[in-house]
Amino acid sequence: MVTVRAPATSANLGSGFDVFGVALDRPADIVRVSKAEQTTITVTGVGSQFIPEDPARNTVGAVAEELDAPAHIEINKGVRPASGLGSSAASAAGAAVALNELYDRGLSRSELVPIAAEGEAVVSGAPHADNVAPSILGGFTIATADGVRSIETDIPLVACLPEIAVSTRDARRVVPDTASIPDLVTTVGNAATLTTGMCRSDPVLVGKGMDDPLITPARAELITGYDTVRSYALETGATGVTVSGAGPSVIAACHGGDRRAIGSAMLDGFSENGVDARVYQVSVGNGATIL
Ligand SMILES: Nc1ncnc2c1ncn2[C@@H]1O[C@H](COP(=O)(O)OP(=O)(O)OP(=O)(O)O)[C@@H](O)[C@H]1O
Ligand SMILES: N[C@@H](CCO)C(=O)O
Repeated sequence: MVTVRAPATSANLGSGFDVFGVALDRPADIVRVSKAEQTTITVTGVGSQFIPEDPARNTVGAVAEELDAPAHIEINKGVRPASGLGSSAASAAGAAVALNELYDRGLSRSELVPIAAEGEAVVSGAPHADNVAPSILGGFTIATADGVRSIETDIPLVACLPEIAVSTRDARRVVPDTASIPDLVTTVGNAATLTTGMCRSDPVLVGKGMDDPLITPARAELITGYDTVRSYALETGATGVTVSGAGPSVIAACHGGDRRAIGSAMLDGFSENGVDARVYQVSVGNGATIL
């Protein structure tokens, strides 16, 4: 039996759609695997009633298939599904690391990323790696077609999760089909600024680099209260605010001492729009850990 803790993540960070991600130090899924003739899945924890146990419809089923590693897989959800905090990816990442160990497959962490990404295809229709990469490797990650780079960094963050659900599948439908050259120029500049900020552990550069004229505006419309939450967080000292992953969570970068006030301001912003929410004051964390 192998047990793995796989962390929540925040993908995109505004300017890095389908490319950037960060591991959060909490919450996390716990994935426990034991060898079996056929893959079976049980799910407990936050939002487990919304998660299928059929291996063909759960991200971990696809991972077991990819690794040719049938197992009984117990998932204890700490990351709420349809949260924008990489819930489906945390399970997939945990299963990839756990099954690699259980079956002694000998794959490196980087080699496990595309395998876990196949799990994501089960729920969103496309095998994007921007959540599974940080959940497996930790830190800030850049996932592109030719591989993954990860950078250790120290950026204080606040993630605010409202009591509304936005599925990645739905949020991908509102992504525009085309982009103008001026918007592309802005996005490339912001992505480079954000990456520099991550390399220097500089929350001001990271926050500036979160702006995105292309995709976030369309997705923000799916999140009741987004504009209020964003402006309250910025007024309270956030260096940048954007949609976390496909939403509905909203993520803010900041200086360490401002996390509590920003979290409280974000809760107020949702509350004024009639939406309950919870807040996570977090840091960029490590990747999946074998317990
Ligand atoms: N092991 C799993 N954990 C969580 N959700 C799962 C799992 N397997 C399948 N799902 C399904 O995936 C959907 C949630 O994934 P989705 O990508 O929409 O949200 P998320 O992972 O929280 O968000 P994001 O990727 O934007 O951070 C739900 O419909 C859920 O039933
Ligand atoms: N990059 C993905 C992350 C969510 O799974 C998206 O924004 O659709």
